[in-house]
Amino acid sequence: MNVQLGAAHALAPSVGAPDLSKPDTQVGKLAVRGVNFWYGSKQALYDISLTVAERSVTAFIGPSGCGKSTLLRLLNRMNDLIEGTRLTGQVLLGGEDIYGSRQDVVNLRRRVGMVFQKSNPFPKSIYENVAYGPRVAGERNRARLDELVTRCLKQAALWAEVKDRLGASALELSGGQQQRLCIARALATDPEVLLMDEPASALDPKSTQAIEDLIGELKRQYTIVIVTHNMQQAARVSDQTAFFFEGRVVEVGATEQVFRRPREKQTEDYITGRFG
Ligand SMILES: Nc1ncnc2c1ncn2[C@@H]1O[C@H](COP(=O)(O)OP(=O)(O)OP(=O)(O)O)[C@@H](O)[C@H]1O
Repeated sequence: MNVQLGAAHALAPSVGAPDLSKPDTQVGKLAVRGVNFWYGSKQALYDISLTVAERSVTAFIGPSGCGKSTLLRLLNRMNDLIEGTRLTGQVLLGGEDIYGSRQDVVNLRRRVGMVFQKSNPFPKSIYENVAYGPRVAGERNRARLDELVTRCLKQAALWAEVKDRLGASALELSGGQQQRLCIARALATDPEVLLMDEPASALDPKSTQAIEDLIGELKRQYTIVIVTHNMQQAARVSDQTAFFFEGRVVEVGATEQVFRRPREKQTEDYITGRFG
């Protein structure tokens, strides 16, 4: 195998990291059970099952069009917004079926936040971007909002760069800063899970590093699922990796195992660059 894993310590298990040697036997924060998914008549996902441990990072990898983003969007029902889609199977959050009839979708998306590939701050001030979610949820107390905005900007490692210009437009920030602002905005609704769809693919190496460092910090408190095309990034930031191919999960396991000792030949071919 010739895959570059970056820093030598990249795959060392972190202190207190969950034991992912048997991910499918865990209850998990999130559990996907026998999921099939269709866009109209086109089936995009086939019999997907995987478990995401609390306070861990799971990476979805695989070639373009294999269903990574589709599964990610199913985890907070973003695909509900697309007409003509159909799902069978279950997605459990803390043991509760998020597609169950009693599920409040607005509350679900508060609990499961999302950060997209292209940063998409609102054309408002830095402060208002972070305060937006809590305001919509009814928070009017200025002192509490100030405190929340400060905390989330600190958590997103942006505070030092913006603390003197909270009233400036978010659109004046660099791409990397905008992406961290979007992470701060996602944190402001107090989520349990953060979904990230290629959060660093549009960023330069320094900003990418900042996002990767941030993911390492955030997993102390949040459960994170990230889609990435960058296998070295998956190896660096994740505890668990799922390799997708043509709508199926070919292999899921502890990142170190998937990269160093893949069980499936398809996984090995992909991570060694033989296809995709
Ligand atoms: N809104 C949609 N309507 C119809 N088909 C879709 C839609 N979104 C995705 N698909 C199809 O579903 C399949 C899986 O797409 P998806 O975007 O999940 O793949 P991906 O692995 O995330 O790809 P990429 O790495 O290129 O982002 C593809 O065949 C794609 O064309």
